[in-house]
Amino acid sequence: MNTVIDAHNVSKVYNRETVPVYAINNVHLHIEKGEFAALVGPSGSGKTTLLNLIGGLDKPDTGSVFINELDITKLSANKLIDFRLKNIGFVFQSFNLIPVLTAKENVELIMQLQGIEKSVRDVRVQQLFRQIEMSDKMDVRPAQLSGGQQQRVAVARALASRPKFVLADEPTANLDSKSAFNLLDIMTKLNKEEHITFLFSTHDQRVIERARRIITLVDGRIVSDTAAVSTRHEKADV
Ligand SMILES: Nc1ncnc2c1ncn2[C@@H]1O[C@H](COP(=O)(O)OP(=O)(O)OP(=O)(O)O)[C@@H](O)[C@H]1O
Repeated sequence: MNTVIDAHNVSKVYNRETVPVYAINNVHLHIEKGEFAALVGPSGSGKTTLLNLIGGLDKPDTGSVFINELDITKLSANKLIDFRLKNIGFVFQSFNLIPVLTAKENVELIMQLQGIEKSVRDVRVQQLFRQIEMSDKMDVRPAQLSGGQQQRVAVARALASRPKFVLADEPTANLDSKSAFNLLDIMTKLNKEEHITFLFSTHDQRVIERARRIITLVDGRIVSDTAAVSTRHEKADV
């Protein structure tokens, strides 16, 4: 087993001084390399909070988050920024591309920040755009792309730094069915062929059907954690 994420006894309480909200309540979660796991649950159940804690965007009040055995809750703010940049890919509901940069520049930026040299960046960017099937759109700005295309660029950006895993918060929430399926096809392919580990939150039944593992949160607690039987995956495995 190769544990990538180990959230250990993690809790997050908001409004501790007034009316406390236990957004995450004593959660234990292990994610192994190569998983394609969905975090589901009603609105307000804590999905975004848990992803933010695992991604080091927020700190838990109690508990630890180990990424490849390193407890990221113990890192200083600067070290955490550097760690995130090198190890975790993020995909958000609202794409979050930088509007003045082209699609290629958006994907390349993270590699520039990492000091990766241009020739290496160029090869990686070409490869990523082939994988998201958008080699013809590299020089286009986000405003000229559809929502689905923007989200595919966001996936390429998340993968640019070869992260240990990708966290995606409601990645299909703003997409029509066709774009959502297309995005899922690409994510599934990246998972199967490149062994990219994905943990994504969703309300979207289309996404849940593609997951291999479904983790259900209710009121900040994991109430079920099951291996899914996905026909699409079975077919893709043949
Ligand atoms: N910054 C905050 N301050 C106070 N309470 C918060 C804050 N962020 C989240 N909460 C509360 O924590 C709980 C969990 O919220 P969270 O956004 O993680 O849920 P979610 O499952 O992602 O919801 P949704 O599916 O609607 O996005 C909710 O009760 C929410 O109101």
